[in-house]
Amino acid sequence: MAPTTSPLIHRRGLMLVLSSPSGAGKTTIARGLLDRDPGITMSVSVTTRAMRPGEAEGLDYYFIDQRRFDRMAETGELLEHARVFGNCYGTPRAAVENALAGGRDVLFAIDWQGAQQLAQNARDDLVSVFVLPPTATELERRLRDRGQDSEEVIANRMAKASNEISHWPEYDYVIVNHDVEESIVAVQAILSAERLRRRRQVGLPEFVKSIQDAL
Ligand SMILES: Nc1ncnc2c1ncn2[C@@H]1O[C@H](COP(=O)(O)OP(=O)(O)OP(=O)(O)O)[C@@H](O)[C@H]1O
Ligand SMILES: Nc1nc2c(ncn2[C@@H]2O[C@H](COP(=O)(O)O)[C@@H](O)[C@H]2O)c(=O)[nH]1
Repeated sequence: MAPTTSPLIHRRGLMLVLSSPSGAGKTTIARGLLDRDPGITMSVSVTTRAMRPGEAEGLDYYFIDQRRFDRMAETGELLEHARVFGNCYGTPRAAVENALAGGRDVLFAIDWQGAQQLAQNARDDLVSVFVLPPTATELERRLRDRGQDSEEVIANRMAKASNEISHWPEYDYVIVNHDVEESIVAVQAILSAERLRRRRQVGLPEFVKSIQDAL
């Protein structure tokens, strides 16, 4: 593929946030994107929720107790944090800042509260995507088929889905996750375009001037 920028231009990293009601498929889309795009890295959150079967420490989450979570929140170690479905979740600040400083993009699968906090602190670096399920029935089917939560947990997540969905107008992009492959391609397209935004191309004015000077 032809290069779309010059070696004189380097890119400022961006934060790509996926939010959705629980079970709509943001983690599945995020994994697909990570497999295909070496330029983006996943932000691994801390949570006080219990580990599910099949989850791994440091890969899906860092599983910590409430005391440690409260301490991280108090000392500013979290870029954002929120209580979701009765548990605490947060984004460790250092990993994100190191990745962005190294010119890498960072991917987040977090709720609307976290997305709002990132927008307050770093709107220019944020690209937000809201993922909708095709129908309410399909959302419940996906939660149930995932086979990792009790009926009580599923009922609680379904009860809160409408509130999560009510935040869709706050996002830059909205996709309906009918098909995983199509959704991954849609998010890849968003990422490609956002990487080319003028403000993210550091050195662009100098590059343009060098061309103009030579004309
Ligand atoms: N387009 C799709 N079609 C069918 N099944 C899907 C689709 N996208 C995701 N799924 C399935 O739906 C289930 C929920 O997906 P996933 O865990 O990615 O949701 P999530 O939004 O990240 O949920 P949570 O917020 O609880 O972490 C998984 O079993 C996943 O394989
Ligand atoms: N504000 C944040 N929300 C987060 C973070 N990590 C995950 N989440 C949200 O929690 C729910 C539930 O996740 P689950 O793994 O228990 O299914 C999920 O839908 C995310 O929106 C975070 O760091 N900050």
